[in-house]
Amino acid sequence: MQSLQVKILDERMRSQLPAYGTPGSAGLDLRACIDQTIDIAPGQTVLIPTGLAIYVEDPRYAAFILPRSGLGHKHGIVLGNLVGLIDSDYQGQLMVSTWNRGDTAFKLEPMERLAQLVVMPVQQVELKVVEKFTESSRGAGGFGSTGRS
Ligand SMILES: O=c1ccn([C@H]2C[C@H](O)[C@@H](COP(=O)(O)OP(=O)(O)OP(=O)(O)O)O2)c(=O)[nH]1
Ligand SMILES: [Mg+2]
Repeated sequence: MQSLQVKILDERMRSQLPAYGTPGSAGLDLRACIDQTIDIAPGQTVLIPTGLAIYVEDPRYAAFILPRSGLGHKHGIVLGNLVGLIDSDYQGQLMVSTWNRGDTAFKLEPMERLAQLVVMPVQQVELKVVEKFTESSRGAGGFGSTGRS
């Protein structure tokens, strides 16, 4: 397994660093590093600190913040930016844009597992301007062009 540099910005995190829940888990749960319960009203978005900073360093990787399915499906707690992209050169605190898309208020408790962090390979590309593409079978067809969408 590869290692990832992490800085503890809030001492409460030292004893509860994110960990994979099962051997096959893809995500590390991020906690709400807050001092008191926060009431998130329906439709409200709040920026929640995690108490952690990571430094991916290698530009061939990035980290992504994704919602937890239980919170998202049952309580409407998802991400204000839908997906959080953590650049390999970012060294600041991991922040979770927390959006209550539901219709009831949500009480976010201190240190509650709020979202998850997934590290994935990414490819930086050099843009090469062309006048024509080599023809593909799809061409420019999209948005349901192959049938009902
Ligand atoms: O959910 C998120 C999304 C981003 N970030 C941090 C890490 C990321 O590397 C940085 C910038 O994110 P992004 O590029 O998505 O935001 P931007 O609005 O384009 O800001 P910038 O101008 O700083 O790139 O903010 C978070 O902590 N949480
Ligand atoms: Mg950016």
